[in-house]
Amino acid sequence: MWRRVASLSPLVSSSKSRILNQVGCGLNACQVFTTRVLNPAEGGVSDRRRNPFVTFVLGGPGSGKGTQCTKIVETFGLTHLSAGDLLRKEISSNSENGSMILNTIKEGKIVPSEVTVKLIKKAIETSENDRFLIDGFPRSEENRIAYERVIGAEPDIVLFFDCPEQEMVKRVLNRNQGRIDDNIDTVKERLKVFAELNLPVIKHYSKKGKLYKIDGTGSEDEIFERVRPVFAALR
Ligand SMILES: Nc1ncnc2c1ncn2[C@@H]1O[C@H](COP(=O)(O)OP(=O)(O)O)[C@@H](O)[C@H]1O
Ligand SMILES: O=c1ccn([C@@H]2O[C@H](COP(=O)(O)OP(=O)(O)O)[C@@H](O)[C@H]2O)c(=O)[nH]1
Ligand SMILES: [Mg+2]
Repeated sequence: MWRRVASLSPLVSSSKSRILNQVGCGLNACQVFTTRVLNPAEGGVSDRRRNPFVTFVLGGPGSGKGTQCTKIVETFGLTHLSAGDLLRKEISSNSENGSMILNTIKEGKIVPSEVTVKLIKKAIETSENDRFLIDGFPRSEENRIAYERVIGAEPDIVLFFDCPEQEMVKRVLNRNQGRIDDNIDTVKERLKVFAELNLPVIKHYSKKGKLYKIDGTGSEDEIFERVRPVFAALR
């Protein structure tokens, strides 16, 4: 099991994006995070996985969450759970929520918490690993509260890839993965939703001392060198 209390040196270089100014989360020299408290009334995850080490990976559309998660998995061996991928699998498996999820993604809105939290819980419970990157979730305070209630725990740490909007739009429009939401209209809506609903989650975890804000500009490798010390300090 990884350590849950760590003292880390400055990890993050700042960028001058609008988002950084809105969030106003300080780049503290030392981040301390605390042991999570399980909520027995809600049951949490099943016994075998009662106390997983969880990192939330947040950032706007195209900020590089998925790309950096792949690198973290390769180097540190966490299991990558992309909330977007879990939802897209629901669409392709023709589940009862498939068409609702498809329409929500097309519109750049947020799928109801109960649907997403259920998928994440199941993925944690069926994994052999006890360390997870939860990528692209929670996207709203409502998501966050539902997760913490159902799982019965807060995340251990939260990464936030801070990237200027113009760069995020460029990356999304060049993503080339055939995604229904990678178009200019949806990305504009997603940026609005990110600012209105996801930034409050980032602020919340900043106040709790759990946030690592990473400059999301530069090459993939340069960004990963900013991420590496976060996990290296936990081993
Ligand atoms: N540092 C980077 N510089 C340029 N392009 C990048 C960088 N990181 C990721 N990309 C590309 O940008 C697109 C969006 O990246 P992705 O990891 O899917 O972001 P997110 O999961 O945050 O939406 C992908 O096509 C990816 O290959
Ligand atoms: O917890 C989540 C994660 C994703 N989505 C939906 O799935 C889309 C794509 O999410 P993903 O994380 O795959 O996109 P990315 O930020 O990586 O471009 C989002 O715009 C939302 O419509 C959602 O509703 N809840
Ligand atoms: Mg992604």
